Amino acid sequence: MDFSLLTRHRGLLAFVMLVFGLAVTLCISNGQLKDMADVEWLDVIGEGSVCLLTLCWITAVMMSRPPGKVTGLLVAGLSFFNFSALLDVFDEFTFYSDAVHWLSVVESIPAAVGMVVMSVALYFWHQEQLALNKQLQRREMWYRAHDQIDVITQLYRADYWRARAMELQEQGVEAAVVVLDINDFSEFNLRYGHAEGDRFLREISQLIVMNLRAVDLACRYAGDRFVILMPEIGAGQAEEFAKQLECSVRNVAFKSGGQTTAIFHSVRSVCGQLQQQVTLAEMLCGLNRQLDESSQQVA
Ligand SMILES: Nc1nc2c(ncn2[C@@H]2O[C@H](COP(=O)(O)OP(=O)(O)OP(=O)(O)O)[C@@H](O)[C@H]2O)c(=O)[nH]1
Repeated sequence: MDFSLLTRHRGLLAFVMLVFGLAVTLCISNGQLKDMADVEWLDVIGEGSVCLLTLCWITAVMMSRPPGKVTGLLVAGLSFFNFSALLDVFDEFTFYSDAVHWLSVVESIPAAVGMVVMSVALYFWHQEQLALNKQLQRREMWYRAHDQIDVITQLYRADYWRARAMELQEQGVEAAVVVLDINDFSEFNLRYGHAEGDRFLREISQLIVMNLRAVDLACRYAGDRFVILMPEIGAGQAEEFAKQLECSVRNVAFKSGGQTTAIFHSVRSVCGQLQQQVTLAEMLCGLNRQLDESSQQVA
């Protein structure tokens, strides 16, 4: 877990602590300690867990989301909820004199306000998700599994791609497969360094995604090799697409470090078609072999 992400939310952290401090101060300054024999420990455990879990949720939200409207509302709502939860826990250890009895009467109101704020947050979260879905459409293809994303390219890994391709194959959907390999990438790494190689892989991945239709799916197959699944298109169209993609990559003027000199690089590709009679593994093996054989012919 990366707790350093919390530092992006200094304002929200201060707000959470303020609400927490306010609840504790109100209880301590107005309550009188109960006799320990009167404490209902089962209630303490139940209400204490709610309080602790709410704090865990607040931490999880701040660690997983960038600052913004949705994050702010979620944290604010949870903080209000936590305010009530804290009063509830303190209630088990203290009682209030008649003068401050209002405290136990109003203790659930912040929780209700918190739920309303969180409902508003969920509405905006939904809107945000719709926008993100549009952005991710060409990477996810109706299914999400964040643990299968390649860290360097931010594309899905081969296993994810295989599972989606097998689904199409089982459904008998016509689909083209394009495999793409960067030419002389080991040389690129040697010349500009591994970190620049990683950056180049990332840029190429973005370019591939940019060239796809919304229904296509690109994945990092291995090393400098990518595989693309294109439902409902024939071999001719896939070859046309592959040529366009090769052309796009050839025209990318990559800049290494602070240099202004452009580095132009190339890729090569082969295309195939999903077939019921040929297994996916056999087809990929054939396409990879073709790519390896074509390696010598590339200048
Ligand atoms: N920077 C970087 N390099 C990688 C990564 N994965 C694999 N590589 C490198 O990619 C290179 C692939 O080498 P080869 O399979 O010989 O491919 P190539 O040099 O492009 O040769 P051809 O495909 O025949 O043109 C190797 O040097 C690997 O070290 C990665 O994640 N980051």
